[in-house]
Amino acid sequence: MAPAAIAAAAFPFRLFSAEARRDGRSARGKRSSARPLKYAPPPRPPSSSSAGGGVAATTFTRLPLRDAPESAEVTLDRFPTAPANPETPAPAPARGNNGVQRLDDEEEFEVGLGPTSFAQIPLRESPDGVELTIGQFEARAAARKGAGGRGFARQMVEHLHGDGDEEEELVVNSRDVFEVKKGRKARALVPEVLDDDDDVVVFDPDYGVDSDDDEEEFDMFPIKQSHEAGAAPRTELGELEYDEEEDEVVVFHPDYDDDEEEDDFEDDDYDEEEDAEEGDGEAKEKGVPAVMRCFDTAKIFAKAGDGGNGAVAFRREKYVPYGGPSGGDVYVQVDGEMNSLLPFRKSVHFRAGRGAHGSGQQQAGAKGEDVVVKVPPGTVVRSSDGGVELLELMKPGQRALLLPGGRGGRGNAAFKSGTNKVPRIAEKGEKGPEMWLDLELKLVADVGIVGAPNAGKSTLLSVISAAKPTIANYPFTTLLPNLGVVSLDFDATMVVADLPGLLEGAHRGYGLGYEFLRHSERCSVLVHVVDGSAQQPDYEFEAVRLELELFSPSLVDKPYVVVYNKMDLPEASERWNIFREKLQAQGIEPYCISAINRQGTQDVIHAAYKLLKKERQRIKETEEWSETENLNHVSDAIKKERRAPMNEFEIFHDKGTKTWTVVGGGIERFVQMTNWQYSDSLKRFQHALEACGVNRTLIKRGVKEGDTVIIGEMEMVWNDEPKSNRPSNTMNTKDDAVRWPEFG
Ligand SMILES: Nc1nc2c(ncn2[C@@H]2O[C@H](COP(=O)(O)OP(=O)(O)OP(=O)(O)O)[C@@H](O)[C@H]2O)c(=O)[nH]1
Ligand SMILES: [Mg+2]
Repeated sequence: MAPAAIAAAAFPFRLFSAEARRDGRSARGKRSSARPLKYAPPPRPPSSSSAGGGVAATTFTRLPLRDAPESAEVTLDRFPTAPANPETPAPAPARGNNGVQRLDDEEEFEVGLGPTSFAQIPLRESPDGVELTIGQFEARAAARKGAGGRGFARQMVEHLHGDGDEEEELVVNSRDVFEVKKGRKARALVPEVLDDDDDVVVFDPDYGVDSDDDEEEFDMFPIKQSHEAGAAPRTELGELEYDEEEDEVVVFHPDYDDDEEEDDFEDDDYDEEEDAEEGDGEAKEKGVPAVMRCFDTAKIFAKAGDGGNGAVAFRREKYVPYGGPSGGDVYVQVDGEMNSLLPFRKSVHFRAGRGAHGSGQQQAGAKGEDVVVKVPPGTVVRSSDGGVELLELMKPGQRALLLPGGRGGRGNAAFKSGTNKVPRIAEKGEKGPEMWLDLELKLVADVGIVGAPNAGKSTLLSVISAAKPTIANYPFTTLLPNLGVVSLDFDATMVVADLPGLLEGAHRGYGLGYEFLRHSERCSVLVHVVDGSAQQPDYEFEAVRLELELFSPSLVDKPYVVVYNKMDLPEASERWNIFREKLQAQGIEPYCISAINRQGTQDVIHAAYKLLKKERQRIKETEEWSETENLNHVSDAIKKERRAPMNEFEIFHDKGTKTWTVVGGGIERFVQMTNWQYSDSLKRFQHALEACGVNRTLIKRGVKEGDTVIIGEMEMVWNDEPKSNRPSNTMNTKDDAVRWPEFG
């Protein structure tokens, strides 16, 4: 229903641009702390002569939807084209230039982006022509070895919202899309250590930038996008100023590997390999492999699915509730196979599906699809907004319901009353909560290298991984644990920690051992290095074992490998047999190595990995039947907040703009779920404002004719109509009872 028609009803408010607010504002307007909505930048003329470089047409896209009939056919328009590239022969023919492409259900289409790239848009779901979810959209540069161009664009195209005849817009969700305010410089947050192969990670500039936060080593740089001759557009640090109001900038990974799939990232050793491949010595110099260097923290966005809208049924079918189902939930789950936050570099947004809308034909649509964010053991989850610690997830298999999906809106059947048998009212689905999250991986090495000081622990780590810890011929060289990623095979990796040397009495706090012991409690397997050149290697071995036991019996219960080191030294090799026999007598089969000469180290790695695999399996099995604690407190708190009574609100008055803002969880939720399409909604809204005291409070506080009143996404103009013109609520409330939403 048009806003004008609504406004005509007797009501103290003139509804003011409800439609505009609903569409525009909800997406772009008031940015609450957890609302980093991202849209594609506004359309630009398709660049037919993009030789000039600058912000190229290839760097953004906007896809207004022309029509979405029931057949789920979508027309996409205004695909920008890639710059003409005279130097490099196009590997594929141009596939359309600002072309209109059609997309049929279940089909993948290639939409023209120009000679060097294409987009794949698999259509996922098109329930009733009202909302469409379109799958991943990837624009890729065809691989051109030697030309310096790698894949350059990668975006997720997701929910397509629209209510019937309104103009629909495709929401392009890319983690690299962010907004800039008019006249403001685009800002990007990039890690301080910016290697050539680092991705430029761009966050929403409006969101949660806490410049005082010393812990996050981020610096802010402006962003410039440019072309290199003959190469795909690259993101570079520079300056870029947008003029349009709330423009957005899309920044692509400069170095995106176009063979990788967004959600299918398993090669944990990715960076290290790449470093090696490209001969990037820098990562090694920093002492920690790239995997650990950059990716022990991550920032992600999670949104639970919106509830489906309820529908109004006019026909006299029997008992069709027409309520919408609820939106999908967001879970966080510990995946024992993961050992870094690296995958979140490629995958930042986690959105649960929205509930299908109720409709005349289908009784109850499908609940929105849940989404599970998989994190490695040892992940601490904080809200980016305020840094509150929400979860500490240590054990594989742990699963927390983080964001509950929005409740489905009720259909008109739910509003039937004695006087109104076929009410023209239905609720909209409740919006799913959303938030940005900071993830931090606490040190959880799979394997801990333990041993007496100077035994050669750091040396061992340095030869089995890319880590370059300090090595020196004196005790307590290592002050903090060093981490290295050891890869045995393409899909077999483990994180190994070289821990500070352990001294007799460590369990009582001597030396540096205590800190290390705390860390080693989280390791699954221990590698115990014994200095073969020590006076009495077997005594040293026993002493260290004792320290472990005194600190925590769980440490000696961990599977371990004993490694006799420095076999290249004569005094060590001479005593090897004695040592070996002593241990064999205890049922232990030690390994001998010369770490410095890299002899025997592979056997140690394989032995440790074998134990690790067994241990992972064991943990997995025990997790399956062990009781899991309640980790759903975040979701519980959200649910509780949603149940806030409608009469708990505050009103803020801005004299300058003559604006009254009503703030309250219950009333805002009510507004959000009100579907203005239906005529009875207005009446119900009116009742609500009367009954919960908003009108009364406004009058008491002196609201004037023409003042603006804002509740949630709704903006209205106060209209001082004489009371008699309005239906008398006071008389009617009892029999024509207001039906409050059943929260929770
Ligand atoms: N000859 C010989 N020397 C070794 C070998 N492995 C390590 N070393 C030497 O032993 C000394 C100590 O090595 P590190 O790796 O620093 O020993 P660590 O166990 O990490 O020592 P802390 O960190 O102090 O506990 C260094 O001088 C190494 O060069 C080996 O296989 N043979
Ligand atoms: Mg050391």
